[in-house]
Amino acid sequence: MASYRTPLVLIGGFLGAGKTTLLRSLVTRLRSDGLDPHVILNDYGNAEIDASSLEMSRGRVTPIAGSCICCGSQAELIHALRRAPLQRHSAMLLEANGTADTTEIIELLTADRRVGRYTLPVQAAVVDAARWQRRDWNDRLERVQVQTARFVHLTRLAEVSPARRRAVEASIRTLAPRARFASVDEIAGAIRELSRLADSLPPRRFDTSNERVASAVSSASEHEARHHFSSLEVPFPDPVDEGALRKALSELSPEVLRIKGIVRLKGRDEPVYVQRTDRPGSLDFFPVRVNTELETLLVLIGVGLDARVTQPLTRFSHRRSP
Ligand SMILES: Nc1nc2c(ncn2[C@@H]2O[C@H](COP(=O)(O)OP(=O)(O)OP(=O)(O)O)[C@@H](O)[C@H]2O)c(=O)[nH]1
Repeated sequence: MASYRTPLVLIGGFLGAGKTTLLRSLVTRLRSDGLDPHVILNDYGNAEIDASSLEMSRGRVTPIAGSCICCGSQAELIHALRRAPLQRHSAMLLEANGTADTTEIIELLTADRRVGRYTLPVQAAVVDAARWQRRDWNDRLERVQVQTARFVHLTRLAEVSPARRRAVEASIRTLAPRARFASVDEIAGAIRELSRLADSLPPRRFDTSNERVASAVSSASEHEARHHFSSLEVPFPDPVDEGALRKALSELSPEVLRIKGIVRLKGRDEPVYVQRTDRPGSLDFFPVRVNTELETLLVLIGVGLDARVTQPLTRFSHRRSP
């Protein structure tokens, strides 16, 4: 049996907070330090899209699409962690989807003996400093997502005043008193250090794994019942006019918290990513650099979304079943 462990890092945080952006920066930094990171990426319909944006070779990234790894996709997560071809000087970076209850994932990764080749999980919570606790009925989930964090990475700091930043940090400290506010470099440094330490450790031992796993699984179904997040996929088979698409997206109901996907625009050769968070006016288009074969579709994410929300988009496409 191998006498080393692999650092296991969970990246969590609310929809659109900046998790994939952090992940991308960490991958670049770890690689330049000689570590060979693997990534597991969980998202609604389009984990493949984020996976391809990382520009990593296929064997190094495992997308888990569909439901949360904290509930419906726990078995897939364990399977992906077990089959990853790890060696020394590596790290496993696991991005939860933006609606996941990260405490459930931490519990699973701590208790399940099948992931004993990894270190205990270390969580980096990504928090949009401008939107922290301004998400109405999603504030509770956003708080839960920082509670088990070792590191908190604040994003969009350029958009907030020093007073707001202090207030956000104070509020997070009451929920996660032992967490450290950390930059990308500081998190990368901590992973490097963990990798150094884990390089001579035997696999973990477990005493009571079954009971704890059972409790993680049963509370996962409560999570599903409580949050009711859902996604709708809207295919865009033909090139669309950028102005018309921007207008239609601006007409979507505020129930749609996040939009991501790939479309083809009239007059442009390459496909483009489309991204919108729940921030007013946020809508980004940027070219797809790798894997241009991905299906062109947009994924809308929200709480209990109903097909009627796609109405402004029907002129481009017909909704496909989730
Ligand atoms: N202004 C600003 N934009 C940011 C920052 N971090 C991320 N973004 C942008 O926010 C959008 C969402 O970022 P992602 O990294 O995809 O967020 P995510 O948390 O992975 O999103 P989901 O996977 O959908 O939950 C992208 O357009 C990013 O470029 C930041 O610090 N400042």
